[in-house]
Amino acid sequence: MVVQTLNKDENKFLLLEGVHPSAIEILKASGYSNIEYYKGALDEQALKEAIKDARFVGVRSRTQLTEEIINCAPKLAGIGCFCIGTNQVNLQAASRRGIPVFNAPFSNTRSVAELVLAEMILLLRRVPEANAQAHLGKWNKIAIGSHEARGKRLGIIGYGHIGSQLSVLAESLGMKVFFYDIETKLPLGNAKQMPSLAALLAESDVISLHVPENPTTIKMIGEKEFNMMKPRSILVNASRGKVVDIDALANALASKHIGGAAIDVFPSEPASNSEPFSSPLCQFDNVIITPHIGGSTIEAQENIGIEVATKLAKYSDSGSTLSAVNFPEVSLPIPSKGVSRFINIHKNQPGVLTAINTLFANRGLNIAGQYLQTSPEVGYVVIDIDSVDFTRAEDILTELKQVTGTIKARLLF
Ligand SMILES: NC(=O)c1ccc[n+]([C@@H]2O[C@H](COP(=O)([O-])OP(=O)(O)OC[C@H]3O[C@@H](n4cnc5c(N)ncnc54)[C@H](O)[C@@H]3O)[C@@H](O)[C@H]2O)c1
Ligand SMILES: O=C(O)[C@H](O)COP(=O)(O)O
Repeated sequence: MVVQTLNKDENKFLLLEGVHPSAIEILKASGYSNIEYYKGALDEQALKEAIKDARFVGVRSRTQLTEEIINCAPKLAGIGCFCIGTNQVNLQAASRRGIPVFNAPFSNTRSVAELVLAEMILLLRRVPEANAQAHLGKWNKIAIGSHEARGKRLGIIGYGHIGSQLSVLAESLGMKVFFYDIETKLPLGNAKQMPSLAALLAESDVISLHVPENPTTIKMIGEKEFNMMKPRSILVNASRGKVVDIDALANALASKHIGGAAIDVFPSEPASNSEPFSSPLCQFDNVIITPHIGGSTIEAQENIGIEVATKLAKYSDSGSTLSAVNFPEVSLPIPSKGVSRFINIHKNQPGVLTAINTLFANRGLNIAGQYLQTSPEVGYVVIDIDSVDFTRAEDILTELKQVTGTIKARLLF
């Protein structure tokens, strides 16, 4: 249903990094046609220029939405990460500016789990080396160092949406699954939660990382951790590049302590497909290197486009912040008719709600519905009043913006 909010054409959607066209379809079906679309990421200067009049921006994992960039966008009302990770966005800076950030927490998880499973089997069979040699005309038919997955011990670090799916898939191959997570998690199948990272590293033949990037995970696998792993063990990282110390991995591969690796993510990744890529890992035939394509399948990208565009359109239309990662969550229906809806985003400090309610009371306006949620720093309130004409609503909005503590206020319909 196309919602009749005000001035939809004023809402510019800036979509970067080739987000799936399903996102454009959803936005257009919701009545938003002011869409600026780029197949790649923009460099800093171009991004600052493009974002300055954007109401919404959609990115994937490459575009860094730093505080400086966010502050170049005075009209910015919402950010969509068309992926799982949100570490590329300064979430605190966005909250301070009253900007909710949405992502797609599930849509590409199966794609990552499948890729990781395939890579583990290929590495256990030493296929990357045999493949590299065959491409050079060398026929090396041997069984040395080649193993079945059945019966091997898989250690999963981070037992969330991806880690737990991998656990089920690996058990179906006959692998024994162990996992380490900072939270206590329900083990699926016969998987076993380990009490520490060290215990997991010492137990596993194959280790796969599925943690987010945060201060506790940066360089969580370095020289010390490689030394705790079994000789000839295999490491897979399709989480975030900064989680593994790449130089330490290169040393562990050079000394043959680590038997192989599959790495999809790097501490520093090219900003576009036209930029060159280099890594100390390129010298090893027993390393599968992929260009951050864990979630890059047609199925995942199409679903992500639909999911995140729907969240942005819903926020713009109704004020719903359900599943925002940095913001108080408010989910509310669009009333059939007869109301005008305002939103007010404010610093979470005493007196703001009283001031807002006084504003409406002083004008003799009946509040038909009010929805408030707060986080430690931000308060978010959606106010429905008995319908008023546009000029009056604009006057109210002007006053609402002047309430002490207000970060942002909008009239939705
Ligand atoms: N390569 C790709 O294309 C690709 C695609 C999707 C996701 N990812 C990355 O994979 C990550 C994991 O995705 P997910 O959907 O499984 O996330 P998730 O949030 O469902 O799971 C992450 C798990 O890691 C755990 N964790 C957090 N810090 C930890 C720590 N220090 N030690 C141990 N466990 C810790 C959490 O408790 C949680 O269970 C994402 O954050 C994203 O960065 C990469
Ligand atoms: O966080 C994610 O979902 C993955 O890293 C995928 O990112 P991408 O959309 O840039 O491929």
